[in-house]
Amino acid sequence: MSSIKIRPITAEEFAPFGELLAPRDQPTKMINAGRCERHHALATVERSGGEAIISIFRSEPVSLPYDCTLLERHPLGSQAFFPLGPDAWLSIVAPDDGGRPGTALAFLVPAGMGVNLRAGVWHGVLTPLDRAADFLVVDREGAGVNLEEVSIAPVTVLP
Ligand SMILES: NC(=O)N[C@@H](O)C(=O)O
Ligand code: NI
Repeated sequence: MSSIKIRPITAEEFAPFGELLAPRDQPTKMINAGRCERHHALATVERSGGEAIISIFRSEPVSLPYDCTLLERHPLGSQAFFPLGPDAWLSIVAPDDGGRPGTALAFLVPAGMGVNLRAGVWHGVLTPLDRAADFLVVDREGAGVNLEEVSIAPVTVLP
């Protein structure tokens, strides 16, 4: 059984898999008579046909060490997760290696930050840490098979 250590997420390290969803250092523009910062277009919703939909995932947590045995991807659309609560959470992704996941990476996503997984990116299913949590999820619904799951040899995610 292999293991990986959780690491703090950075835009650079996450760039091959998607974008971070958090206010930038500076707003794109001020709106609403100057009362509101617009941090514009942090990511785009990718979809091959179908519709972009908005859902809430109310998920049970996992705890570290966590054995990841399943990865999945959505070839027809991106999938964005934004935590609605106050906790940091775990995002597991992996590069593609000839149609199967390569070596997984585990990121600690701080409270108040989401991620947008680009279409076709291998990832673990939603993993709040230690406490159940609600997430706003933006992804794609429509014709076609948009969920590919693979079982992997257990990868233990360590603190
Ligand atoms: N299957 C589903 O709706 N959720 C997963 O895609 C996930 O990434 O959690
Ligand atoms: Ni998914």
